[in-house]
Amino acid sequence: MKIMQPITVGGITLKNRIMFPPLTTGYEERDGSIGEQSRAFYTRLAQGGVGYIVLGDVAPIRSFSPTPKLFDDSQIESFRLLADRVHAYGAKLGVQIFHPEYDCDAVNALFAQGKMEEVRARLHHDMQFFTDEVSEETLLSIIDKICACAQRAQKAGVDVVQVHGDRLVGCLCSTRMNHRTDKFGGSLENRTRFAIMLVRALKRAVPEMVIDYKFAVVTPERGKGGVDAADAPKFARWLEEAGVDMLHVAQANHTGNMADTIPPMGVQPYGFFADIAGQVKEAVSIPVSTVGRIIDPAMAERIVESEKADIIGLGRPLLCDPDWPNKAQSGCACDIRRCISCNKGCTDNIQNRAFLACVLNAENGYERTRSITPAAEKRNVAVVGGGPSGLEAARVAALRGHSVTLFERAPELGGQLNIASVPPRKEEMRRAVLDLTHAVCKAGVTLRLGAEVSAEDILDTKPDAVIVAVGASSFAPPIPGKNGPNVADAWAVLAGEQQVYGRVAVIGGGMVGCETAEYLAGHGCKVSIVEMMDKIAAGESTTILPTLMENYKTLGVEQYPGHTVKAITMDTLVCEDKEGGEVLIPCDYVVMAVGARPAAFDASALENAGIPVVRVGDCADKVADISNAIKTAYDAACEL
Ligand SMILES: Cc1cc2nc3c(=O)[nH]c(=O)nc-3n(C[C@H](O)[C@H](O)[C@H](O)COP(=O)(O)O)c2cc1C
Ligand code: SF4
Repeated sequence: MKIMQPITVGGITLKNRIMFPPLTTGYEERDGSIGEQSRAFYTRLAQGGVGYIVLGDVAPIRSFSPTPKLFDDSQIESFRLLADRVHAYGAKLGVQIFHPEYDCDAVNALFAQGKMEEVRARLHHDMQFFTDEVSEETLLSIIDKICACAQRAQKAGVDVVQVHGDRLVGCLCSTRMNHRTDKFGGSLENRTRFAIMLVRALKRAVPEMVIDYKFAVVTPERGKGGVDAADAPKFARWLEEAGVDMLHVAQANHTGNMADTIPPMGVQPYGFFADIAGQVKEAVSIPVSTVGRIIDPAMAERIVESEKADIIGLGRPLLCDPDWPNKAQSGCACDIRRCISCNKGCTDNIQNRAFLACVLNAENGYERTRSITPAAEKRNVAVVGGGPSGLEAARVAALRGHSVTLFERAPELGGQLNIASVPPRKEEMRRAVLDLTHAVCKAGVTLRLGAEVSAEDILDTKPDAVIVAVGASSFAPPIPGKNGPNVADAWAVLAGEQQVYGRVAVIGGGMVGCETAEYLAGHGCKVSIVEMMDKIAAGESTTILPTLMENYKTLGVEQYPGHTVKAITMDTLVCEDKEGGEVLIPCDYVVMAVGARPAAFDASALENAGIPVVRVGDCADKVADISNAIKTAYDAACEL
């Protein structure tokens, strides 16, 4: 495959064309240095065969951002340890150096004086105006700091310095963010002046290092912090002339909507930036990488084959499966656990100040403590339930060498994932079902589908241990009228077991309710959604929420947050608003989406026989999410 062939960039050779693009991970230490969690993560990536790894958002200054920092010589050693680790697997290491859009020195001075109100005000002001207000003197000092940071990276043995062409550099390049009238504003030449000055300065400061440039492009539809698509080829040529060795072509951000750069499933097509990368590539002779929703090796290969890019960036796909490159190399692409672009365990975690932990890969973020090792004693293991939790438990137990039988009462595997893949934009969830199913088959799990089993039935199979993963079932609170023929259940509606029409009131503004409302509205129903709490879709990813709300608007979904349902009649949902006023919502059907409870499985026959039984996923303590389903299953199987 072409993607597995080496490529020379500047003075170095990448062993293949797979790149881990810059991603803020949340793994670094509080002072920004690289600790064990970071090292374990990047080492695992390198073990998986990636050719080039970029450390995202490395700050050359003491900043407020929770990102890696390399502003002091004392931090060099931690980066050196990392470089040594990834080099041991033949991968090259880059640091993406960025400067935030605020005056770090001014903010730090206020912070040191304990003036927190002023710190907040300054940050708020600068995010809007720093690009326009930053003085030339400060810009020159920022170049010096970035160059000093690059020199520290070089001392640490880092191979590549990537200029972050979004953030401050991109804002200066941008027609949308830069309103200056001096030599850094106005024409394309003026707006890109700082970027070119920075590249030239880096070339002088670290002449032996390879210079990569995150080439952030603003499209008519999306992004702010970068160069306009129409100017991209010209600017790319200027960067090449200034000494840049490679370009990392990506969607510009800076709109406050992370979905621009990190689109969730169904919001942007696969490989959505490949064509723009191709246009840039035509303008230059240096290697070009691209990134964004490139899921599997066939797609990556197609992009390289068609000369739209030389190198393929895989961000979320490598979180989901760090062995992606090795599997592609060994002709086992079908074994790759493919990212579903849900953004839950990565982007949402970073937004919530947590660290990256892919919902489908229990080891991601926990590389030091989680790994699948052979079991000391091979045992017969029964797994009850073929949803994500049961599948993961069966997969891990079988990979450890146990003899595993999985029982599922439905004729197909996947459990709730099959329902979750029905609402608009969610069909990509099917990949998780397909990949888990493939994984258990490949691991040699015996499947017993299509028959409900009791503890006694399982006892007859003489198991040494049983993992119960029977999931959850939806429930309806005691609302008068809930048993009427006009009341349906959201899960049953999404599963196609119940049909509704006309005016539909959905009770419950959590994720299931919101998605069911969107699904029904898309199928021609006139939908209202009622939620007791103040916010509809409170748990939804900020990368998905704007699309959901836009669709509600287009489809005319009416929202009733802060409304408590009092009764259901044959043609009305009776609610009470916050002030105690009665609100009547006319409807032909009511769909319940108020929550789920752990499903029951009576394991007493097994327990009485002294067989260890462990419950995982939704049926354990409380109903949670897919991340919990996968992680609890993985851990239980590792403890057998
Ligand atoms: C959690 C997360 C953090 C990110 N942090 C950065 C960053 O620090 N710098 C950057 O330039 N891009 C960042 N990105 C964008 C990625 O580099 C990449 O462009 C994006 O994830 C799309 O690629 P993918 O579909 O392969 O994940 C981040 C993406 C994710 C998911
Ligand atoms: S959490 Fe979702 S989007 Fe993020 S890497 Fe995992 S599967 Fe992909």
